[in-house]
Amino acid sequence: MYINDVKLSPLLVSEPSQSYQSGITVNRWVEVLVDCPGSTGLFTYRLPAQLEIKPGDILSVPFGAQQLGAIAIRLLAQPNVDLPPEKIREVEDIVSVGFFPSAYWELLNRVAAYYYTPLIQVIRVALPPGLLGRSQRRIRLVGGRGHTSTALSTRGAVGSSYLLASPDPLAFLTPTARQVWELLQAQSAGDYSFVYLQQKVKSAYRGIRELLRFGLVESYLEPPRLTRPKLQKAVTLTGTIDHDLTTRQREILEVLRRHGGELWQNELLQICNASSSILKTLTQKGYIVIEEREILRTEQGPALAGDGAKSLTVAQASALETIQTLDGFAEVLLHGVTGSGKTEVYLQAIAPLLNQGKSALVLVPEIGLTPQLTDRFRARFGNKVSVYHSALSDGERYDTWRQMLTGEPQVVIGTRSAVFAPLPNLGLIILDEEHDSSFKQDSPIPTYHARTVAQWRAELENCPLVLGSATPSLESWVSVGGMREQGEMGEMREQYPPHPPHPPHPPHPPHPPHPSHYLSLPERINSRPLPPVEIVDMRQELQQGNRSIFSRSLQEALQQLQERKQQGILFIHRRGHSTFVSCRSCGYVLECPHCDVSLAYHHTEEKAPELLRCHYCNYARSHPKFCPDCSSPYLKFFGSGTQRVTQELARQFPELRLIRFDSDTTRNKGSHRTLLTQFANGEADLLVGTQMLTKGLDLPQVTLVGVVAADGLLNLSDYRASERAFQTLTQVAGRAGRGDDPGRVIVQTYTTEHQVIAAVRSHDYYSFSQAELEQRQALNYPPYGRLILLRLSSLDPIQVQNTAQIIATTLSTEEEFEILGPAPASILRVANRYRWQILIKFAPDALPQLPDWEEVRSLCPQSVSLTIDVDPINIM
Ligand SMILES: Nc1ncnc2c1ncn2[C@@H]1O[C@H](COP(=O)(O)OP(=O)(O)OP(=O)(O)O)[C@@H](O)[C@H]1O
Ligand SMILES: [Zn+2]
Ligand SMILES: [Zn+2]
Repeated sequence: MYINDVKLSPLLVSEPSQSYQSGITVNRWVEVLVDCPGSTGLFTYRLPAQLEIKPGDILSVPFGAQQLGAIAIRLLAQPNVDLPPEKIREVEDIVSVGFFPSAYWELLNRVAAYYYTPLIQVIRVALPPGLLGRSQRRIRLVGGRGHTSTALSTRGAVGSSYLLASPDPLAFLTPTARQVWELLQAQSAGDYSFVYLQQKVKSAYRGIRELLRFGLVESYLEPPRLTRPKLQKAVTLTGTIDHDLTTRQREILEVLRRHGGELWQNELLQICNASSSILKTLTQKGYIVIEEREILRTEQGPALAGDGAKSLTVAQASALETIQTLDGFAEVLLHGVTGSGKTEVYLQAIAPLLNQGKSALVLVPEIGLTPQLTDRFRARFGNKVSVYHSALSDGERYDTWRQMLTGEPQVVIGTRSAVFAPLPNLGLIILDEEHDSSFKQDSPIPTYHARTVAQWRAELENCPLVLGSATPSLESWVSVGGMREQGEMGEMREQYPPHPPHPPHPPHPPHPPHPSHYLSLPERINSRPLPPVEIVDMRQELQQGNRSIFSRSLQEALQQLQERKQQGILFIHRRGHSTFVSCRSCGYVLECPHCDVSLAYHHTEEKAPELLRCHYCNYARSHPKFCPDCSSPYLKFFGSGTQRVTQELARQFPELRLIRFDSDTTRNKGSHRTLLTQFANGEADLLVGTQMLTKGLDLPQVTLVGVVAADGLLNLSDYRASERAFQTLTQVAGRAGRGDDPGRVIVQTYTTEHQVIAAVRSHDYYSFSQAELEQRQALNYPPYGRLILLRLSSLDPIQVQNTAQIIATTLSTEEEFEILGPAPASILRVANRYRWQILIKFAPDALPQLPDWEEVRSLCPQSVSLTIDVDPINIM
């Protein structure tokens, strides 16, 4: 819900907007979403004669024996249920009109339409759980107690002329209305809950409706009270460190001291990997005090020292200037190399907005991974910053929502679902690391992309959208590049690349032209160079007798870390079961003869044959024993996880202090921050991890970045594999040399000749995107063609396969689109469900008559479920 007028108290105050003049109303039925846990469908109600309802209004309806909150979804001329009309129950009342401001309601409807998702499901993504259920409807006197005459005369209520002459100004009210009125007058604040009035007065709702109509009372939703302030144990350092302590105890006090003498108990224990018994001892010795403190359930970071605006580099200043001159909707691509200071541009673009009473929305890939970014925002804007993401508890999410509804200018940082954050008065939307695939939801429906939704939202709210990245998605690149062709490009591009650019020539921008700007930050802060990237050919290492997973170059660099008191990052690409097969002697990769993708290795069960399969056309072959190219027996599928690498490191470099940073070690809340803090404090020499390392880490003391095997990234069986590989490798390389010491990157691979490797080596986004776009265009893949993926799954392997076949056959009679598949998903069975998929490819400009989804659904037996993934990112 929004509040258009910021001076209003928390939730919107409203009255039913009724029009008694309107003669015939055609739509006398309404479908509603009932706010009841577990209820999913729409319910149909009858509209009482005097109520006028708009979609998006909040209603109260009878549901079983209860009165529940509901959202009006759709008005109907005829009831669409199999019930005699007289059996259909009536809407009781309108609780709140305009709950969804029209731009927001339009946004939800667009999402529903584009992603073929029932509106309810979209509302569920957008609203915090149980918003209506937990809120309470209240009734209060307009203008407080004793304001009868003002209320009546200013409202111009019906019958007011009669009223003035009458000794009893309320004689016209029915007895029920009068009873309610008197109850309210008797209460000091003139305000009661609806439920209370219902208990006190028989059929109170009728009286209330009447009072509402005369403008004597108003109805509002009060947000639920916090059940109980949440308390948490805080540890405070009290004594100076003395000699009656064990090393371990001293260590803990030292950590506490380094954190300013105060930490939450759970944080302290986590950092020190200690148990609470040791804290008990320290308490008894008088070194620390542990006490319960109240914490607000909005996620708060540690208190931070304030931070002022930095003086900008020329490129930053020029980017900021463009952003600040934008008036209304525009799409801006802020293309800045790693470490070029994009965040500072965001911060300075937001600051003046807050002073104008506007708010900003900042979307990031995964909040847990970017405590640094949140900290920077907090250091600049203090408690105006709140964090909103799906890992919040219901309570936290609810509180954050309420915070937004106050209408105070603020900054919300969140992951993809925060694109729906109900911030009033939006002045700017930012998507940081806009290329990141976590902005896309694969399931459940709606399978939305936060970037697409953000574009609509910015357009509807008429504010700019800034997309920031060192490695822009080709979608954004082309979307903004289309404008460049029309000559709106500044001179920035000429200065950007080390290699002269060959701008790609997208013939049809896939999106309709809209105001867009390409802004470039071509250099790192303080003109620090991008780190040189050394490519190591692992085939040669093997030939020369090095069987270790570390090349000699990387071994040497790891050896030097401790000597030079520097830190390093070791990146491992680990991705589930889906891996490609390549020859360790010659680098040959097994590919599909019909499609331009590598075959994926499949091994479902112990004794099942090892199969290689194409995910696009379903071509399959058995796993050969020898390399088809050089007959080497070292034909292996790839996949060396962090665990294997850390074991190997421990064996070869026993001295090296490691922190493992992957989904296994970061499962607990706050563990990302803890591990990164440890690393930043110099408690380890090497951070070993997966994808998580690539996202926005800014650690000046990191000089070495190693990539154990780039091949896992290069040869994924997906048309986006190259783009993703380029982005990931460039991002991870970008973590090196951000401080005073120069950085160095070592990438190990069996395919040194791959075009992605060449582009990563020369930090050359331009050549890469040009080559990649040519291929996409030739095969009509995004951003030139559009895709829709049908995901089918069932417990029954035969039935799902047959259904997939039937749907594909039915669809292939249509000419407007190309059907690829059906093919099994790369992990055929997940949680006992067998999964098949069909890819539909079509041209975006001549939008074809898309399949009738209802018809497609009707081809699925009950045991087979179907998900329509629009613009899929993961076709695995
Ligand atoms: N104008 C400036 N003067 C001095 N330091 C700056 C300035 N702008 C940014 N910095 C610092 O430069 C570093 C890199 O900035 P930042 O992390 O914003 O880069 P980035 O472009 O987001 O990089 P990446 O894409 O790799 O995450 C940060 O430590 C930041 O505080
Ligand atoms: Zn070979
Ligand atoms: Zn194929």
